[in-house]
Amino acid sequence: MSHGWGYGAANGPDKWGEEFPVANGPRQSPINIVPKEAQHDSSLKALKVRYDPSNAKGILNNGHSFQVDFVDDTDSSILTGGPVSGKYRLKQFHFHWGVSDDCGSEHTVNGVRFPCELHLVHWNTKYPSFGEAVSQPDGLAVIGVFLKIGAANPRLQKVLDNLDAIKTKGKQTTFSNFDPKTLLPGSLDYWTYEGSLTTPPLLESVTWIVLKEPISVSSSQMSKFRSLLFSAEGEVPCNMVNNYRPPQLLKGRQVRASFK
Ligand SMILES: O=C1NC(=O)[C@@H](c2ccccc2)S1
Ligand SMILES: [Zn+2]
Repeated sequence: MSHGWGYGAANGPDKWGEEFPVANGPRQSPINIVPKEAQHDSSLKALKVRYDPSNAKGILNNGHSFQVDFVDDTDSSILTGGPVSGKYRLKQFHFHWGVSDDCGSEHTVNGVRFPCELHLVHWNTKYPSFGEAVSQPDGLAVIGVFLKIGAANPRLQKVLDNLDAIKTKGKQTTFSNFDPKTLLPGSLDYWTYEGSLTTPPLLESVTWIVLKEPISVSSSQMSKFRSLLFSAEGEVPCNMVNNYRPPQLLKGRQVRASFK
């Protein structure tokens, strides 16, 4: 059985550097965002996202999180503007969460952790595919959205209603006609910095775009996330919780704000 990376004591974030030495590189993610130290950059453009709901194709338990995959063979679901130049195609979105409501996000703000963080993963169309882009310094752009405990989120619920069908690692089901724009907050104000994938292979290829405004999630909805399993059918069940990497050293990087 392959050792494989995960989030446990034996294979978790503190161990990833053994197989992926870039874990100690100069532009690792996530980070703690300190708003007072983030410089407003008036040259930053407004974020522009246009998603085609018909591009949604499936939902998968990948053994580390669950992801909603999108058809990415055309420019119909793209991110432009913001800190990036060119067009970045939406590949998938997924989440990271905790075992309780006091932890779970990967980025933190003034050391505050949110119970969950949504990642919308996009790749630069100057490269032929996601697989090519993922190893390039300007290959990916990930929009991070914090989830904060409050009212139940009906738009998120449309995703959570599908989790019973993908309880165990490797399970997937069709998931169509969904617009991820419905998961974004009213304001698209953001912090941005140059970083990395937050899971192995931890490649330093991500322009991070972390939205300042969280979206709401209820405690009950958080329990739905925690009903998933890291383990496959027939294996000893292991609850899918705490699938987040803690903040990494800034190492001199600048975090810019699109807002005053
Ligand atoms: O933002 C990120 N979250 C993750 O789980 C990482 C990842 C790794 C591979 C593909 C997509 C995303 S990068
Ligand atoms: Zn992620």
